[in-house]
Amino acid sequence: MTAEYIKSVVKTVPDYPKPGILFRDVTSVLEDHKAFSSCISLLVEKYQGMGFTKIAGTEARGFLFGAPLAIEMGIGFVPVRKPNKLPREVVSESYELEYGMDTLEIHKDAIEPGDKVLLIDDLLATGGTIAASAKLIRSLGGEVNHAGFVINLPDLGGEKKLSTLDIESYSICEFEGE
Ligand SMILES: O=P(O)(O)OC[C@H]1O[C@H](OP(=O)(O)OP(=O)(O)O)[C@H](O)[C@@H]1O
Ligand SMILES: Nc1ncnc2[nH]cnc12
Repeated sequence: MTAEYIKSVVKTVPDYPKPGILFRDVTSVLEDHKAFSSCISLLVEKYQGMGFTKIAGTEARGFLFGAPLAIEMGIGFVPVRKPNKLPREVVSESYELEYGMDTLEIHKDAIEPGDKVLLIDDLLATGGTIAASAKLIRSLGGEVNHAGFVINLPDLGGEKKLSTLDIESYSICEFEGE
């Protein structure tokens, strides 16, 4: 019921940001306290007790779910940001999106070798964002084997791409064949 309710709250915007894209707008979930807090509770239920030492969330929408989850789970939050936003020394990785190319960066000293990092984002599409984030964290010696999302778009193949990288995905809801 909760996951169904969360899915019912997501608004769909056709042809944004480009013609042909069906944009699943998670801001409608943030606007609804019951839906937003249920997302965090479901993610806590899924991931509590698995030994994670940090949560990493990807700019921008990954911050909105990753940061409150980190507080609930009692661990630190590491932002993975778009280029030239982080002030300390960074590592960078470019990647492809459903609707373009982008680059992500993480502070070099934000991950310690042996950190067990949970990746969080609002939505899984092609998996490019999470694959790039995982590559950055792994290059710093962190372990990444799990990624959690509010929404999965299975037609775009993200879950399969991530499983080839040894990353298990969990999503609260899916939009398939729509
Ligand atoms: O699985 P993928 O194909 O990589 O796509 C998913 C990513 O795309 C969206 O972010 P976007 O890059 O649009 O940035 P934003 O959160 O700053 O709007 C979304 O929030 C995910 O991070
Ligand atoms: N269809 C989509 N809706 C919302 N965010 C996205 N990120 C990548 N594809 C998306």
